[in-house]
Amino acid sequence: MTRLSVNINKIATLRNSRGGDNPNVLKVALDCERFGAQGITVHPRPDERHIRYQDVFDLKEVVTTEFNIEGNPSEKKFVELVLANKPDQVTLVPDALHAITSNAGWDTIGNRIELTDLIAVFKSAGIRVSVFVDPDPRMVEGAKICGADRVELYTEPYAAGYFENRQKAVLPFIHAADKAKEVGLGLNAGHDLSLDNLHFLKQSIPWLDEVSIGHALISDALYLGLENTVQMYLRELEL
Ligand SMILES: CC(=O)[C@@H](O)[C@H](O)COP(=O)(O)O
Ligand SMILES: NCC(=O)COP(=O)(O)O
Repeated sequence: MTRLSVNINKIATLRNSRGGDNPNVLKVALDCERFGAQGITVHPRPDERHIRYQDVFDLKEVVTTEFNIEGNPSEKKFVELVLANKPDQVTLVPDALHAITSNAGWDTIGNRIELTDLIAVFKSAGIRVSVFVDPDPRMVEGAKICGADRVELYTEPYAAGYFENRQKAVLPFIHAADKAKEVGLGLNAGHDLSLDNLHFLKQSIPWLDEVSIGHALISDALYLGLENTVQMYLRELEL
């Protein structure tokens, strides 16, 4: 079974645009769970442009499915936030400070010492650690050497290549996923997954543990309604 974790960053973007509390991120998280999502993902960034650090504390109080916090652990504040909240999973992402969104995975070989130390800190607090990587078997193997529990494959290149040639676009992801299976890592995937490309990814890599989806899902909900949309994504994950 592949779990759907809904990334609610975009709900916070909308809320912040007016400075009030509409839409309410806690309500949306609880509604996503009620509609069948098996997890909630947030990606607080240092500028708090969408999810605020306080949102993480508030969500931790109410989320009953898997809570996944994504972010760059080179920020001390991020590490403290995660340790204070003890989510089910932390996903380590090497975000550049002013990048509009995440745009690459870790070099798990070049950053081996830093990642190994950080992963040990999170794991000793009982938090599962997933490392965001490009679809490169060497980076997957590197994550294993650093002590990660899972990798999250950065799926933007798959989404970008899907319409031109989906077999070609998915191939590096199958190789990376095979490596994860071979070395005993759990497998997540995310970034730009959508109703167009999700089912083929699932068919190609049936052992995916989890996908986290935000931008497309929240955009679809404008037209299709949140309940219907969450359920449509869940159906795409059925084989
Ligand atoms: C790690 C990842 O791919 C997502 O978390 C993505 O970066 C969403 O973040 P934004 O909503 O800030 O674009
Ligand atoms: N980890 C990926 C994620 O949480 C959502 O990415 P996106 O669907 O907003 O591109």
